[in-house]
Amino acid sequence: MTTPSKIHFATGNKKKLEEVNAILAAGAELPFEVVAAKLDLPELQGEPEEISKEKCRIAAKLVGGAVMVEDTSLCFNAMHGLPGPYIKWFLEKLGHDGLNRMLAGFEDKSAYAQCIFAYTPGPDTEPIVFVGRTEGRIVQARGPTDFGWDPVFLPDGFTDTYAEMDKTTKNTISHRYRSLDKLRTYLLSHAASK
Ligand SMILES: O=P(O)(O)OP(=O)(O)OP(=O)(O)OC[C@H]1O[C@@H](n2cnc3c(O)ncnc32)[C@H](O)[C@@H]1O
Ligand SMILES: [Mg+2]
Repeated sequence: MTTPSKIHFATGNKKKLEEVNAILAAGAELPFEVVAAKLDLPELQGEPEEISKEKCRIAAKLVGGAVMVEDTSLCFNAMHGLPGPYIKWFLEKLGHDGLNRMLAGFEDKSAYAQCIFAYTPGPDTEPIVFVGRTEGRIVQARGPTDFGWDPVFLPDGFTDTYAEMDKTTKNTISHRYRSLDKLRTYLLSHAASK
């Protein structure tokens, strides 16, 4: 289906919105407009891809048009992927130190950040998903504390946590960048030819 001229990015998280805007602004000019829709979307349960798809269906009904949403997971390998999509509650209840303590009994501190964008051109079309992952490990909190679990995630190949690194660096290696880049490629390839 042809990419519409206007797509809503539905989220209740302003840091996500900032990163999405920065990632899109750093690329080539787009033949469509991405506009923010501040929605308080439900925290669903299940497999990450299904959560993103269902979030997208709900948002498309609310907005009545083309929508993209994303759901982010932080997955501990020692815990077979948990907390995963439930990281929001773990972070809220346990804090950065608690996330480290969860892994105290395990030698394996490796983890991956996963972002799944879901997109639909409208409420009557089944959403499609784009998965982006960044591998790393969980460390004691370092850096500014203004965005979620950024201070405890050290991406592989870096000495700075997500929180310590420049925004521009995070936005070229992050889980969010990787999934959004796939969605952007999809949307561009389906844009009406000029
Ligand atoms: O309205 P939505 O888009 O759902 O926004 P949310 O804040 O509820 O986000 P999620 O449901 O995807 O939950 C993911 C949790 O992980 C946090 N988070 C998401 N992306 C992050 C990132 O890049 N770095 C650090 N924390 C992040 C976020 O603040 C939440 O606590
Ligand atoms: Mg949410």
